[in-house]
Amino acid sequence: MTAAPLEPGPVTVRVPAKVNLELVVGPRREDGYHALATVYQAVSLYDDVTVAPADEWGVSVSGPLAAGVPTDGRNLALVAAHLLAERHDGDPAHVSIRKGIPVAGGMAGGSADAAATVVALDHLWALGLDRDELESLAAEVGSDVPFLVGGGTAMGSGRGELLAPVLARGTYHWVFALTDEGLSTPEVYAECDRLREGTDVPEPVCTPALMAALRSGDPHELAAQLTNDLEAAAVSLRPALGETLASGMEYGALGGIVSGSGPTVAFLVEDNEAGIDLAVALTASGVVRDVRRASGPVHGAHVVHHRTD
Ligand SMILES: C[C@@](CO)(OP(=O)(O)O)[C@H](O)COP(=O)(O)OP(=O)(O)OC[C@H]1O[C@@H](n2ccc(N)nc2=O)[C@H](O)[C@@H]1O
Ligand SMILES: Nc1ncnc2c1ncn2[C@@H]1O[C@H](COP(=O)(O)OP(=O)(O)O)[C@@H](O)[C@H]1O
Repeated sequence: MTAAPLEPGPVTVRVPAKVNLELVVGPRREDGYHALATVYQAVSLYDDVTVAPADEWGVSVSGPLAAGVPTDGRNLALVAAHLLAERHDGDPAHVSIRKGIPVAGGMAGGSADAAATVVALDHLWALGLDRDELESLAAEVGSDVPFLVGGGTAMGSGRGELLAPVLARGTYHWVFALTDEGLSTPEVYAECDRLREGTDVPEPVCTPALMAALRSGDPHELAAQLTNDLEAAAVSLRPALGETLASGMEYGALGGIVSGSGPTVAFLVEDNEAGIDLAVALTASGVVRDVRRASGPVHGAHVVHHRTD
């Protein structure tokens, strides 16, 4: 008797969140996007994305941070899956997302799920795509998506999708202050334009001092270089963020910035212990509803489980 051919089993990919250590927003381009110079760091808050063969396409979302995530074709995981299936003639799959990354928080959670789905389906369908192919497909889904494929610390240019490696030493410890209600990325960019109306916006470049700080591995040096051109816009739309930033610094953070388009606020701390102290102080103060501790850099989307029986 010959054994039946093995059915490909579910594949689970773990994918991190990101914080922008520097986000320089240049002029608005003709296509509506802004030219960026940014340094991304992947941090240890994760979504787990599982793809499994199914009769029809679908997506489900679970976990403590699942509220507000679309479970239809607007979910970026499905957008990415359909794109890959179209290009490579892939069969339908169900995508299950367990969310540990804040939603609409400026930490690229949706982009992370898209990156994870591309990596998972590449594995499930045994396509063997290389890193460049994965990243260029990812860029079609969103500007942040290619970075989440590889993770680590990297520079982003163009609209954020063109990546170059950055030499970063050491591990950095972060405390993230979460907010109940997210901010919309296009609205924050529009507010940034409004605040800068009438000013001459130069082409964006990353600061050499930030690169030097990352090479030093010293969190004090990095803290002094954290900048985000979207911060003023996020605070303008959500003034309470100003209070959160001030509280974190008062309770001992080395540096604090709004993460990407916000409203999550990222605090850099000296070490793991300082992170615990700051998380406790922020929670006890009542200024912040919820906090998460994390470290970075960490790897991008990677397979953690593949059942083949
Ligand atoms: C702000 C950043 C910083 O890393 O991250 P988040 O805070 O969203 O995580 C990114 O630029 C977000 O990237 P991503 O979320 O992938 O955005 P996309 O889907 O490509 O674009 C969504 C919308 O954001 C605006 N957008 C995005 C990127 C860019 N360089 N210029 C823009 O003006 C445009 O209005 C665009 O229609
Ligand atoms: N898989 C997903 N996870 C989270 N949000 C998603 C996802 N797919 C689509 N979205 C939509 O994208 C919006 C932005 O979400 P997210 O990527 O988490 O935030 P940000 O762009 O601020 O980093 C959400 O409000 C939600 O409507």
